[in-house]
Amino acid sequence: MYWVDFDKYFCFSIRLSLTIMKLFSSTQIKEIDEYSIVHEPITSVALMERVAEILAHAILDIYPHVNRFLVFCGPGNNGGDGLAVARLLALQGKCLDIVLLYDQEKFSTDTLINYKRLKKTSCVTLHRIDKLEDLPELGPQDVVIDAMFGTGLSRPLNGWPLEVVTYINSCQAEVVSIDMPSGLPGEDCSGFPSDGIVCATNTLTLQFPKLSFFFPENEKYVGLFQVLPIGLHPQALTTIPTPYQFITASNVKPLLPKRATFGHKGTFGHLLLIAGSKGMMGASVLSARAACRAGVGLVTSHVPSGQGQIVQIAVPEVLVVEDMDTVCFSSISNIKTYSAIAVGPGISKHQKARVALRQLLKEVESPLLLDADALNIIAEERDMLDMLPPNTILTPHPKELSRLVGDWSNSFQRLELQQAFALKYQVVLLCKGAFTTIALPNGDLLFNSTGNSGMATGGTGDVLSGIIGGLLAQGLTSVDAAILGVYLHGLAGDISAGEIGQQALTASDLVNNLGKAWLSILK
Ligand SMILES: NC(=O)C1=CN([C@@H]2O[C@H](COP(=O)(O)OP(=O)(O)OC[C@H]3O[C@@H](n4cnc5c(N)ncnc54)[C@H](OP(=O)(O)O)[C@@H]3O)[C@@H](O)[C@H]2O)[C@@H](O)CC1
Ligand SMILES: [K+]
Repeated sequence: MYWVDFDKYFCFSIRLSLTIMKLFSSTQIKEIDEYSIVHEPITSVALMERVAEILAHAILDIYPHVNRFLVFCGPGNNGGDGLAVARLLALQGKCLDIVLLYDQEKFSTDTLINYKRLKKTSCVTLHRIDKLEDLPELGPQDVVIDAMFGTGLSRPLNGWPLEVVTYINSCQAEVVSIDMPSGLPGEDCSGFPSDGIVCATNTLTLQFPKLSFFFPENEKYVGLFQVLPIGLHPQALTTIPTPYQFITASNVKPLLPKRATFGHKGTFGHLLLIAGSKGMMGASVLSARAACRAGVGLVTSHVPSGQGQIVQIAVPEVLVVEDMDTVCFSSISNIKTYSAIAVGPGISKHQKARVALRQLLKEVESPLLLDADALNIIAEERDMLDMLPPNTILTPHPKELSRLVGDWSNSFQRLELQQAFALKYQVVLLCKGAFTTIALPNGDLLFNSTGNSGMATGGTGDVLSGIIGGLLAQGLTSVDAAILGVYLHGLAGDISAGEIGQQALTASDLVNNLGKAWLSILK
């Protein structure tokens, strides 16, 4: 999936008041819409016109050479947007066929106004159709504009709209959905059958992404999505509460740790990294290399006896302490000297590692991050969950997460499980992947905006542990370290993909591009 940076489109006055991009439910969006109309003030039909201008501009940007558009319009304001966009595209000399799924008696007020405006426009053919045989021809060069249903969808589609969706999905033409693919709910998608949702090539969504866009199972419907700011009232956006946020550049900039001019390696924190076991020393090397590029003063790698040379040669910047055991992490020593501890990558689930982890949880006083095998161990020895210090950061991928929180049948349910776990144990719980989700101890859920599928390769998780550990060691709170760490990690991935492509991307590329990621945020 894909999204276009929000800040790029924002007019100055609105950007000032919106450092955080909140994600709202369909009901809240209606509330924000109504608030904006009253307090801007603006009439609802003028707001629709503003929206249509923004949409038409975006459509022409994506499809500058397409001559014919087929617009499918529903009865509500999503259909109204479609009618207004059709008029504006026709005024640009495009050829428009509009399919009305319903009689005008069913139209919302603003949809009816736009219907009447459209009737006076040339180069436009209106079709009121209720069977597939009557649909105008659709060639592979034409583009479908899906304006049937948006945030007002109240139930799964059936009957005539369902037939239309099936038809659109069976065609070769590209589809651009307005606000949302028709048939897709904004949040919980359970009970909405997969054949009743438009599969869009592009979704042009208004003001903020909808929660359901972040669910992997919906990628086939949403396609590439762009967020188009439409100037909804900043007051409504800041005051209406929601647990969901999208992390963008403007969120992370204020989190950057200050670097004191007179600082030295002792003042930028000391991270203890417990990673690697015999045969798994790559995890130790990668996380150590990443930590060194996260701004931390000192990194100590705890490795099995006899394995220290590997780390010392690969990462000369790192201090090494060797365990007594030759295979895995088996004991802790002097943990109070460190400003943060990250434990888990490649440590194995060996009995000795379990004992040592338990001991660590008993004694630890510094901020803590658990990853990989450390998570697998606590998922199996569940009494250790109650030993987790508040604000510990847990960084599982989906499989590791399911071992901790249980299985889910859809991504909305996964979010609920993740949120409940973070609240119960007062921890920061990630779910790594596209749009990595961060559940906070207060129940908030944040979605990351950086990263790409080139990062789905071995070792990138170890790199993330090193980055977040390094930030924790510098004194960032767990919440801030998790947000900034995930964002930087994804940004380094995007920079790497820009340089060498997604296919060739390795975990080491992320480390090598961390410097550019820092600079890009600092700009
Ligand atoms: N965000 C903003 O500020 C702005 C948003 N704008 C736009 O407004 C859109 C939201 O408009 P909206 O509220 O009118 O809802 P919309 O999606 O058009 O559908 C409602 C209609 O569909 C019907 N219906 C529902 N489910 C159905 C089903 N399964 N099968 C059949 N029918 C079904 C429902 O009927 P009912 O549920 O009452 O039976 C009602 O008639 C939004 O997505 C964006 O495009 C901009 O114009 C301005 C600024
Ligand atoms: K739509």
